[in-house]
Amino acid sequence: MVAVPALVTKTVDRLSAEFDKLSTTQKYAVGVAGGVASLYLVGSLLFKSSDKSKPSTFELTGGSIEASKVKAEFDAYSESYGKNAGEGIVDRSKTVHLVDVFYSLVTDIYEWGWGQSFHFSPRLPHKDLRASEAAHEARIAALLRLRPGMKALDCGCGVGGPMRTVASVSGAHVTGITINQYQVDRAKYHNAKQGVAPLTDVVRGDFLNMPFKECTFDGAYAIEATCHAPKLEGVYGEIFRVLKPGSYFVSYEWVSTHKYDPKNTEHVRIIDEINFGNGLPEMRTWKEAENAGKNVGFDLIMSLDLANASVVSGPWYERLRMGKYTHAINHSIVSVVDAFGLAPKGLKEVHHMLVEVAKSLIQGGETGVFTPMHLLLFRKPETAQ
Ligand SMILES: C=C(CC[C@@H](C)[C@H]1CC[C@H]2C3=CC[C@H]4[C@H](C)[C@@H](O)CC[C@]4(C)[C@H]3CC[C@]12C)C(C)C
Ligand SMILES: C[S@@+](CC[C@H](N)C(=O)[O-])C[C@H]1O[C@@H](n2cnc3c(N)ncnc32)[C@H](O)[C@@H]1O
Repeated sequence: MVAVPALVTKTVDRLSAEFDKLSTTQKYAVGVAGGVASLYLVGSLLFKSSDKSKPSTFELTGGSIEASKVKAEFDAYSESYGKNAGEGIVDRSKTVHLVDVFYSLVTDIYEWGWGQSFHFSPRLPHKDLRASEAAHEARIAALLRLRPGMKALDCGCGVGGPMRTVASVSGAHVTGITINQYQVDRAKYHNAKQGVAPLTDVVRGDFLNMPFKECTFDGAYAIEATCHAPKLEGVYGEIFRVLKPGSYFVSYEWVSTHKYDPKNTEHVRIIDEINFGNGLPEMRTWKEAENAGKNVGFDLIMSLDLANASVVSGPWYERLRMGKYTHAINHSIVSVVDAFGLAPKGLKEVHHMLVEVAKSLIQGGETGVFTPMHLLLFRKPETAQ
């Protein structure tokens, strides 16, 4: 306890003594060098990340959208949501395009302020955020019974955080599909940098019409992604088609729970805000999600809300609740960067949307009307084609 301050004081004293011995010119030179070094350090910390693993505050972009068009695209996105309670995206035929725009707008901010896995996780006792996140992802590999030599599909893969965990814990090859080209580029970059490129592939495509042949994969999963489909049967049907008979599909679904009451205006407001701030066309009930899988031919093996599955795990929304001061600070930072013209115009508004949706998600969790992790495990029957 005493040794460290004593050592520090001694070193400072010795340095000051050495400094006193220098001539005025030498003192001046040391001052200038120190100043330049500090500026360089602060500048490199603030302006540039040492590599491209995470964008710095000054590197936030509009993804695949040109900087000059970010504001207009965000305005068009905002206007696509109806004003009536429970309405969601008015013209559902535009959903896929709007979701692509949404991910161009948010991907850098997500990576900057959350990480490379765009999902929630129950907080495991005595484990940190990253360990809890990895465990949530590794559960997928176990449920799908993946092993080396198998081929798995990650439906809506984001920038590939989960795919890197699933491929590395199982040894299986994982192909990810995302609608957003910017995410494809980011995912490929991270896969190469983290040494998992040989076990992964990433393609841009619509999960409602996938560029894969029938019966290609030994397993498929979707983490908090199929909620973007204009119709759940559309994406589940495609997954059914590309799976080999007898193999499994697991999804962590965003759904309303049995506590949601469509006649309760507060519940409806929370869900409407969640839809808008997360690029969802509408919210499905957990029962609708179960039925969608059965309707396309799957056998339902397991249906379980992981938000309530363990009494010892912390709630999934705790990370957002703990982060609320950080979100406010982040908003000031983004506003300053915006004021100096160092971020695309419109990114401040996108960030504001995220600050607000964080509050709605917390309310969805606290009231228990919403879960981002209803686990659905389906199996394609052996007899299916
Ligand atoms: C599955 C989806 C995304 C889930 C989460 C990964 C994201 C949902 C809300 C996001 C965030 C909210 C607040 C942001 C904060 C204001 C900012 O400063 C830093 C990033 C946030 C924490 C951001 C991070 C990702 C989320 C938690 C949906 C889209 C289906
Ligand atoms: C919230 S992110 C989750 C990403 C990833 N599963 C994870 O947990 O990190 C949702 C993903 O679904 C993808 N997605 C949404 N609609 C899609 C569509 N029609 N076709 C392909 N991908 C889609 C998005 O591009 C995004 O990558």
